[in-house]
Parts: sequence; structure tokens; C-alpha cells
Amino acid sequence: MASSFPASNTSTRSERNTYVGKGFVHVKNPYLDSMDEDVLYHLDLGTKTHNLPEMFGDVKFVCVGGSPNRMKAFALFMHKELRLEDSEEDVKDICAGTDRYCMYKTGPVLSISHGMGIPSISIMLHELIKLLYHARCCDVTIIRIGTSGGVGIAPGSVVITDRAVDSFFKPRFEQVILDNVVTRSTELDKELAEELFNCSKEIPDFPTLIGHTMCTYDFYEGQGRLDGALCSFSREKGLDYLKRAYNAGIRNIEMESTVFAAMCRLCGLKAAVVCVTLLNRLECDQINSPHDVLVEYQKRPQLLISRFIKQRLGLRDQTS
Ligand SMILES: O=P(O)(O)O[C@H]1O[C@H](CO)[C@@H](O)[C@H]1O
Ligand SMILES: O=c1cc[nH]c(=O)[nH]1
Repeated sequence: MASSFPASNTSTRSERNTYVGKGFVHVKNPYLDSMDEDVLYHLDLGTKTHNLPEMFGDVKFVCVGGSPNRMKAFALFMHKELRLEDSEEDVKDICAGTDRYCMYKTGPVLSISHGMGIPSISIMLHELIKLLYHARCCDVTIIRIGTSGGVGIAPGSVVITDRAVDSFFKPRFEQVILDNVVTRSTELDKELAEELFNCSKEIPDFPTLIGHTMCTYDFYEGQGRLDGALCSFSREKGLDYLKRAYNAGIRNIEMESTVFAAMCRLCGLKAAVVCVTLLNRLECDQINSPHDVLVEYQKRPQLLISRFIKQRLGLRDQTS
């Protein structure tokens, strides 16, 4: 870890409790306040080694996505869009000491990668939420900008999730804790989803819709694909499942939204999920569009979120 700070940024129990319920990010762990030091191991940050309030106290928007390159590209894009005074070279990976995740800060915007799947994003979110808590951040909006498989919609469409559902089409996240299964709500912020949708209408030729997002534990069999190393069902069964998903209001499939929604909700973060679709799963399983097409698709959620952030910050748009 980097240089050492005195323990002055370790706030007292009573101080911390005043944050709850006032737009401050909160944690739900009675043990955390009694810890002398909190090492955010996978982020290579900690309460004794870093002055978290100074480094992150002004964060208002957190954007997360699976790929480190995408999240770096988003940070550089935001740097340009926010017309920040420091140079592009100053946009450095704050988590460079670990290769688990990457993190960039541009003004009030934090951009972080989370890898693929529920376990990976869950570890990142535990440490990110504690970071925001230790940094005494308030009124933070968090958005996952990802890719997904579309269900019955044209590739390249952007889906704003109104409800994150599991493989049984239920709006729940089942967390195994010790040897119990604890079911958590996956409700997302409705007003935020509407605000994002309204924002999308201002971007020309920008196909966007609000719909349910199914979150699975696997990319292949778990998403009804016939092209994995294993496939234990017929083409008809797979297609029937995807059609039933469509009829249940599901418009895209990805691998993190349920735990993302559940954890953010419990910790007082207003959260949204915005994913572009790379293919229509009612038509195919393989992602075989040309590279440049896929790169352009991946930029769509970034464009929408940059618009949204600038609108929230009262900045005029420069991109169209
Ligand atoms: O593009 P990202 O954000 O990684 O999201 C989607 O892409 C990955 C699978 O290719 C899964 O993580 C899925 O959720
Ligand atoms: O089909 C897809 C595409 C991207 N991500 C997924 O999880 N599924």
C-alpha cells in the first residue's frame, strides 16, 4: 500500500451515526466502527494508509462496468466532457497496486471496473461502499454501464432496467450467508430510471427502452445458450425459456444487476443499470458483430451517462 496517514480520518462512532438517513452512504455492519483500521484489500486502499475523505469526499457519481478498458475509456471521456483543468495524463488508476479492479476519478465522477459475475462485483461493491462511507460521501448516484444480450429487441438498443430479476424471473437476490439463504430486494430507483430515459430522448438515433433485466450466474447454459462447452437442453427448450422471459417483460440478460441493486439499496445509494445489447438472443447465441460495431455499442451507455451527469451538474452539452 502507499504512504501512511495518521489515524485522524478514523471517525468516531457517534460521528458516523449522524450520516445515516441524510443522504450519506451507510453500511449495515455493527462491527465496522470498532475496527482500528479497515483495509480495502482488493482496491489497495485503507483507512490508515489513505486519507479517504480527502481523496473521495466530493464523489457524487459512481459508474461501474465489467471491463477495465471500458471504465478507463469512460473516465477519459468524462474528463473531456467535464472540461477539467488537469491534463488527461492525470487520470491515473487509483487501484494500480492491485490487478483485481481499476478505478479512476475525474472531478465528482468515480469510474470502477468490477469483472464478470456476481461474486466479482459483490467483492468490489463491499469495498466501494465502505470507501464511500469512510470518505463521508453524500447523495451519491451509482450506475452500472454494461453490455448484455437483448431479448426480442434490436442489437445496439440501450436498456434502462426497471427491475432486476433472477433466472426464475423474480425480483430478488438470494445471498448465501453461513448456511442460510437470505433473500434481498432488487428494487432500483424508479425516478432515476425515468430521468435517464428522458435524457436518452435528447440524443438523436439512440434506441433506448425501459425493461426488466435478467441476471444469471453463467453466460452459457445459464443464459440458455447452445454454444458453451456444456449444453444439457434442446434448442426448443432454450428458445422457449427466452420467449417466456420476453413475455415476463425481460428485455436483456446480464450477470450483475441483482446483487448490484440489492447491495446499493441496502446502503442508501440511488442506483441504476444501463446496458447496451450486443445481440438478439431470440435470433442467435454468438456475439459475431464486427469489432468496431461492438466498440460503438459499448460507448452508448457512456454517452447517455455523460449527458445525465452534465445535466445534473448544470453543464451545457458539447457532444451533439
Ligand atoms: O459488459 P459487462 O459490464 O462485463 O457485463 C456483461 O458482460 C459480461 C459477459 O460477457 C458479464 O459481466 C455481463 O454482465
Ligand atoms: O449475451 C450476453 C451479452 C453480454 N453479456 C451477457 O451477460 N450476455
